[in-house]
Amino acid sequence: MRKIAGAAVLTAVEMRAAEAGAFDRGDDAVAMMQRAGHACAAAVGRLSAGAEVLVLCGPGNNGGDGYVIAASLAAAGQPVRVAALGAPNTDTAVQARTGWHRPVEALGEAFPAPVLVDALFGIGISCPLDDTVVAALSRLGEAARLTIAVDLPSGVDSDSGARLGCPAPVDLTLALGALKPAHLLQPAAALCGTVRLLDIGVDASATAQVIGPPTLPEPGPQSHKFNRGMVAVVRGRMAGAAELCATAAMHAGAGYVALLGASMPGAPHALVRRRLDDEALADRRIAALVVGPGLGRDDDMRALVERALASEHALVIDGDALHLVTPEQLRTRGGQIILTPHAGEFEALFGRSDGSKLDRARAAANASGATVVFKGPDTVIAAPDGRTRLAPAANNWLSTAGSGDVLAGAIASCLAAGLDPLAAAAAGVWLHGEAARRCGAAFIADDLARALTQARAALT
Ligand SMILES: NC(=O)C1=CN([C@@H]2O[C@H](COP(=O)(O)OP(=O)(O)OC[C@H]3O[C@@H](n4cnc5c(N)ncnc54)[C@H](OP(=O)(O)O)[C@@H]3O)[C@@H](O)[C@H]2O)[C@H](O)CC1
Ligand SMILES: [K+]
Repeated sequence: MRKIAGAAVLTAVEMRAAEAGAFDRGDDAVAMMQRAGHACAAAVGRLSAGAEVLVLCGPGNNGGDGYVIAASLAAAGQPVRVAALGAPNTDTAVQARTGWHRPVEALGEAFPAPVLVDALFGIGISCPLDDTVVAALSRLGEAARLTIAVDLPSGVDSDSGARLGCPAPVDLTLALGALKPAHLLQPAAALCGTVRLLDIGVDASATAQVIGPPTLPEPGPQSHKFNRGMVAVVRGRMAGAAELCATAAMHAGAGYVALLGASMPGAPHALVRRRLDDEALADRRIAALVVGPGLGRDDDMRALVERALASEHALVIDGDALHLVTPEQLRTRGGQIILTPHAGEFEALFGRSDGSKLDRARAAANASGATVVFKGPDTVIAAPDGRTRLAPAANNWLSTAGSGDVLAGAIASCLAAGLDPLAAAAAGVWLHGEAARRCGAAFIADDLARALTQARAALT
């Protein structure tokens, strides 16, 4: 079992193509299922510590994995039972079923066990769970002290993370071969518990990956405040948000941060205050310019956004500024642009659509030519070239005022350090999540900004 940082994320179609590629190279489905089942059984055996295991087997290959798991546990002397939802209906699953030589209980009548393994459905679920299946999963899950899902908790859409019926939460999800978007997208991600990846010999390279600890440049003897990366933050109607953003950029590692516009007392002494004029905006030392936090949406602020777009700086466009631009305008402007919308700002800028958060972020990046950080309890980062990064669920206490201002500052700091927009956005999201983890509970955005120093130090 390995942690998911940096792991590839494949849709169901991509996963099946990767498996087909393995078969074309001489692998076969039975051997792959044996590897998958034995890898799961090793994890289940360790975690169950001799307690009885009940494996729920569905009709497809997820169920086939379940039969291999049960047979492997039985061969190791582990107490194990199987309950099934119908007979296996794929050749591979039928083959796996022959390896289980003990009785198979009907799902609806199965007795509970301390450890429950959900091998009912994986990436092939095609419609909402039947109420009888929901009832059985709920009854058996509540009676178990440990619940483990094979590949995915049954009842989630692998590509979008949507619920299909009323899926039950599990303690651990064993992702097979690659992660799927549902392991990272809500509401499915919240049902998966801890996610661990098991290698089943499939070459799972993909354009989508989970973010991990970034590699950021370290200051050296030749460093000075400007070549470490200068960030400028445009102050709008509400100075506090801009100052929070600027403070975050400093704690995330920027060598020089300027607040363009009048500031309030109480901002860190290290923050450079400058008048917001054409000379300041034209400063060629600026490596990243942030516009949006606390901006306001009146015509004067719209004109200010126009001035920022007219500069040649790398831009982070956040908050109110996202209501004052259009995708076409951004695509025409070109250059390095990172957008950081939450759901409401995303819809205002790119409109509504029914696709998955992954698809919507990719379409937005394509339409705007910008790197889009589609924020939320599940953050998706999409670059215009199709590369995508997904963030594991972060601390729920991030749902606090100013959290987005801090993220914009962290991203700007990484952009100013010289990372390309996708890497800078992913690094900023990682620092933001790591700072929140270190803050623990009930923190405010000011604490979060300061904690970026410890998060950044963790990378040295
Ligand atoms: N080589 C491989 O494919 C490997 C797959 N692995 C594991 O297999 C699953 C994917 O298996 P698949 O058979 O494609 O799909 P599922 O097992 O998830 O389920 C599909 C079957 O379930 C039926 N179904 C779908 N939705 C429902 C529902 N709501 N209620 C009842 N039955 C449902 C479906 O019937 P259809 O009529 O829709 O076809 C199928 O019979 C993958 O997740 C891995 O766990 C191995 O790990 C690696 C090799
Ligand atoms: K499952």
